[in-house]
Amino acid sequence: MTVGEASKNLPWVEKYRPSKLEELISHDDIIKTINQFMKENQLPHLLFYGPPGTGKTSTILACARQMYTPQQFNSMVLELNASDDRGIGIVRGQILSFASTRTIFKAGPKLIILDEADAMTNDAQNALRRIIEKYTENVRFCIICNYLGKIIPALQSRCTRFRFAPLQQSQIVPRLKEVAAAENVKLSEDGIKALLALSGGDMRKVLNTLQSTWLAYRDVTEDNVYTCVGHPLRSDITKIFNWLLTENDFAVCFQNIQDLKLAKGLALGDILTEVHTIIQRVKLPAEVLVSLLIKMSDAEARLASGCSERIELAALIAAFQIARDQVQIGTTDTS
Ligand SMILES: Nc1ncnc2c1ncn2[C@@H]1O[C@H](COP(=O)(O)OP(=O)(O)OP(=O)(O)O)[C@@H](O)[C@H]1O
Repeated sequence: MTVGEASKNLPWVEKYRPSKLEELISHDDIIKTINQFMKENQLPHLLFYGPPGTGKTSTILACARQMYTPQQFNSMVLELNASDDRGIGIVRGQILSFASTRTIFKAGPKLIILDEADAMTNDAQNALRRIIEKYTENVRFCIICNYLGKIIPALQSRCTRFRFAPLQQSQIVPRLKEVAAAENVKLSEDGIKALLALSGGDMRKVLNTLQSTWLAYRDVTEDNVYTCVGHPLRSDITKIFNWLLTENDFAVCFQNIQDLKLAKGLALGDILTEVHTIIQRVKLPAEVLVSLLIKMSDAEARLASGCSERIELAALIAAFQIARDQVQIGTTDTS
């Protein structure tokens, strides 16, 4: 990773964006295959899909840098992303005119990168399939999206598909430590664990959370990471869980959790996710656990569709009270 003076003030996700294929920390098979395509001058149209922050854009930009010199880059590569118009107009205008003109600077095809292509309208995608076929000699397309299902089958069949899976912890940790060392960040082991737990394999999220925590607190520890993103601390979840399991008075339990939520700015969705993780550690009869989990997932679905947090919190407490009526659960050490 080479980091120049000009990139000093960049967000770390951009400052440490891999500029060469070798710098990517994951998806070795995909990178090997694409390298082979480029070596043999046989690059097909590409379709990269998978969750955010897994290196799709970085991979194609690194390929482009490998194929073209910095002087050629602007005339040979057209990159369109979500901030550009996604309708049929851009396909008939900018894309068609870029694809249909040849450049005198370099032999070989140009490259059109359509980032976040799942935001393109169906009409635009339909218009694109003709252009892809007609100008294949002139141009290669790289279509990038999160949801493959939003790309029409006709486009899918014209491209070679690669799925970018979420990054594994063993891939993230060395890069995370490298960035932390380069930026002189004090990063504790539990801080690393918290970053990994929050990221879900999204390297962008890891680096963004690292930088925000560092800016806010300097020391990147578990508590600082969770507090920075407003995620419940382990100690908060233990408290909430114990209230749910042992507080007999519904109103007191509701008030305790509500006060903690307000004091720490916690979201009920995050509380549900964490309670869901630790509930697995409590020994409960299968039918009680199943009915509790179903009620929790119903509450989560209602929250996602915009229902009131207060009412869903009451529903969560009610679900636990019913479960406790069915069986005596008792307090648990969840640390
Ligand atoms: N495989 C990887 N190797 C190294 N860094 C990575 C990798 N994947 C992601 N990153 C880091 O995360 C940032 C975002 O990656 P990138 O833009 O390539 O993700 P993406 O898969 O295209 O995401 P989205 O679907 O949201 O556009 C990069 O700037 C880089 O710092």
